[in-house]
Amino acid sequence: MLRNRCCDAIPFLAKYCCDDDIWKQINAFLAGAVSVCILLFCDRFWQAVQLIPDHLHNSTTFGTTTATTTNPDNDDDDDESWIDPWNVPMQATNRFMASLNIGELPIPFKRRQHWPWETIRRRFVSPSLDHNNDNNKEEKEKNTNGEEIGQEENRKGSNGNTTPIDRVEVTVINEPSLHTAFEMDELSMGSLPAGDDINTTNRNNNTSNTESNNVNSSSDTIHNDNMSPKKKKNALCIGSIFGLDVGGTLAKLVYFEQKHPDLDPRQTSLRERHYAKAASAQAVVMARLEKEKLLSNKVMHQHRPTTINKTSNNKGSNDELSEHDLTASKQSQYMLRRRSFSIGLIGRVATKEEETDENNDDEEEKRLDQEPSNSHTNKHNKKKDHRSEQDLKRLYALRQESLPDDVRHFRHSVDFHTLEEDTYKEIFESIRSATLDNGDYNSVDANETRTAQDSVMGRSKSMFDMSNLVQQKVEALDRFYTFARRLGDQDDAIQDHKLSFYCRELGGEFHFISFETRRMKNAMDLIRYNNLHLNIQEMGATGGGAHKFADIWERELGIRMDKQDELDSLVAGMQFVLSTVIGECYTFRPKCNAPERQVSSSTAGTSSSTNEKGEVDQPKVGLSLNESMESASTQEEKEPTVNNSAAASAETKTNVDEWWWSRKVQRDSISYSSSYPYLLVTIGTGVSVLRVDGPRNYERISGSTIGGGTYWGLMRLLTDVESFDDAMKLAEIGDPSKVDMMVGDIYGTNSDALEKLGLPANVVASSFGKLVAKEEPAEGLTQEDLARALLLLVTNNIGQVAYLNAKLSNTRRIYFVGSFLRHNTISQRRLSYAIDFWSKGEMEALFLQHEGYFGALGAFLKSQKIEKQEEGYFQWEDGRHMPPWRPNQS
Ligand SMILES: Nc1ncnc2c1ncn2[C@@H]1O[C@H](COP(=O)(O)OP(=O)(O)O)[C@@H](O)[C@H]1O
Ligand SMILES: CC(C)(COP(=O)(O)O)[C@@H](O)C(=O)NCCC(=O)O
Repeated sequence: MLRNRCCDAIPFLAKYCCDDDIWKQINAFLAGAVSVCILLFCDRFWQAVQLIPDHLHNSTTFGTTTATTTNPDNDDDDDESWIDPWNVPMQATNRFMASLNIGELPIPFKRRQHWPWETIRRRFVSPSLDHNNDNNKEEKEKNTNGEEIGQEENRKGSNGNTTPIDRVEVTVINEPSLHTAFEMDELSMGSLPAGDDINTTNRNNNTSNTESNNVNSSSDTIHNDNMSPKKKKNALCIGSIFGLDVGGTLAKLVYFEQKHPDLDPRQTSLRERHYAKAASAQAVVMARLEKEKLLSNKVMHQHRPTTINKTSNNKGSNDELSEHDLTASKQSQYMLRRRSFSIGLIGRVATKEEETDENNDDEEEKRLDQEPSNSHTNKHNKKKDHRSEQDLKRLYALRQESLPDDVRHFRHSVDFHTLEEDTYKEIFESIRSATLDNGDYNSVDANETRTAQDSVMGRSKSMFDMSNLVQQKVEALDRFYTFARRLGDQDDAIQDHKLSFYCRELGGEFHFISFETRRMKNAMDLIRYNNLHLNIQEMGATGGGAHKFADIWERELGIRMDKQDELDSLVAGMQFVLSTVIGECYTFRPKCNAPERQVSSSTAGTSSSTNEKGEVDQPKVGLSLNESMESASTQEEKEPTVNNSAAASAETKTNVDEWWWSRKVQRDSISYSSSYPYLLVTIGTGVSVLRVDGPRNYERISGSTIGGGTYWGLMRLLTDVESFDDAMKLAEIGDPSKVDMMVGDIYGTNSDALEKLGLPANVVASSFGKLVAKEEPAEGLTQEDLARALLLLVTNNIGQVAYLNAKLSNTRRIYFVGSFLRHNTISQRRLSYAIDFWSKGEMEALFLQHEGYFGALGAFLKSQKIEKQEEGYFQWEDGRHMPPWRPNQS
């Protein structure tokens, strides 16, 4: 039946198709439909463009960014834009994010979709599969890499061809109408921007120093009326709080936040609170001493004639005070008032012991109550004294818990002796209101030594130049701090909260953030999106990226990179931290029940020894791998309940390896001359080896191309992990013996030849070598196994390079730093073990908590000209603000 109907329809269709009119109608209909589609598409597109946040279309609050989507070459029109019109969905996200708050990265990154090694193999087997979406995406990702920044970006057209889009660019211009009153003043007067004190001083002094010349010229440029308004820059600068280190893999940002935990009870850190309490205790001690002194004076003066009769004759002799008494009394009252102020300021926290004490106190008070006494006042005074005694004891005890960052500064820092109470209050108030310049420091006796607080304030002022622009700067800083706090929540940037530390000498806290260098474009977008660039003219920067990205940062953000040498910064940053942060340095040692190191006569990296039974023991080398040990290690980590006897029995069977070397111990600092020379091995993308002979005396003696970049690059290729931390988690549970070829795999386990070779069967002969002989290399392997084997491959190689260089340079200490070691205890333990083993206990591998941030910190210090002058002491290069601290200074 269907067939009959079709047969009927054909002549019908044939008849109409031949009819010209109808054919024309069909054509017209189709043309209409296509036009409607195009219109619809345009409408959608326009709607999407409307989603771009208003402030990106128009000038922003500070009147410096304009952003719409037109021809960048049109100079008359300030509609230049950094917004990619083809990325409209991203703008929609931006709008949403902007409404949320500042600090969001504009582009969420998608997960890669390939299965590990199979992708590579599939590619090899079937090239056609290569053109899948994932690969396109990866290509696209590559385009967001630093190399492509500022270059023409590619986008996919509807036909799938890659077509270039117009280059988009942002420029920073001044729009007077939108300037704050202050900025207008500054600009109209043609005065210099209020940057750092240092810059100002340099300008004033007109020094011949190249850096200051740069500053001069750049400042002049900024205010040259003849220059293009696009080059003009906002006068406010908070760049002096940053240090940036842009390496091959990671960009590290350090920023400094001024804080006064001694004085501000609202500070959150426990340690800071303790410290503040201890300061209070100091005040109490002093009050007590003064009081006692006064009392003894009084007693003395009761027995000698007074020179001034303070009161009329009807007053008792006790009330007759000498001039000296009056001064002492005044001082004592002042001390007591100060004491109550400091106690009030700090508040009291009752601990368990205190509670017990309090019970005792109650008893004591009851006893006092019961004590027969003639005068009620007397009793009351005794009670008061007793309480005060207790207060003193409690507060003073806190001193033990409240070690400052640098113990040597403790005494000095808590000494309020030279500050008048009013001054002290003013300081406190001034900190509270974040207006640091209203304290009347001049009221402090000019002849008296300035206290630590005083010095800190002076120094801080010089860093932030709070004397002018206070409000604007505080606002700009606040905006940045809010941004930075939110940044830590992002996937793409990591704020290492745990690494923040307080530096008493500089009066503030350092914070640390890192993000991947390949996300640089996003980081820049983020900075611009949050308008942070408006208040940053210049920042200290180091690493290869400080050179590579300098132009684009200046062009697109208007931020100049004050370039600092990479290795100088590294060493400066490291030495600063070592002399500032207690507990920075650590190493790994064998567990307490681990076997003794067994010294072998064989060459480094290959050794064996015999156990009590005369059998060849487990390998004793950093390169060794032992299945039972490794599995025990895994077990131990997975099952922390493993009992000691099991571990002890494992001890006799397993080798000494990083599993045993799992006891983390704190090591001392190197800020003493006796610790030079030392070897500094920085494991970044690549590896640099430095011999450090003194504070500013070092030489790069070697390096290796097998570094953190090798590990992370290969991990991205071989596994699905998206983050370095995930890579570490995989490695923790992997079994490398499935991947590495052991000596026994080549010789067989019982060969006589092994003895002559001096190698036990279970030493690694070749990293990843086991895959050579397998029919299907990937069979039976997990990503975890690959992760672990790869990690050990890279670590062992670095360990050997380090050891050999330490031997050549005759250095005993080897400091391993760099972000490769971040959360990477496997490598740290392996290095600790291997260095100890190869050097027969002569050398020690050392690690530092802030491993990856020394370059950035050094860049900050160097750009701010904070130099190490004496051991453990830093000050501005020109020594203007802080008098050197002397151990015997009271
Ligand atoms: N979040 C991370 N993302 C990428 N790599 C990381 C991360 N954390 C640590 N690493 C490791 O740190 C290495 C980079 O170390 P880093 O000291 O920052 O060197 P660079 O200055 O060359 O970037 C990476 O190659 C990788 O091995
Ligand atoms: C070139 C580098 C100094 C750059 O530092 P990084 O970004 O890796 O921290 C470093 O990668 C390196 O020292 N590479 C090893 C080069 C060599 O000695 O062969």
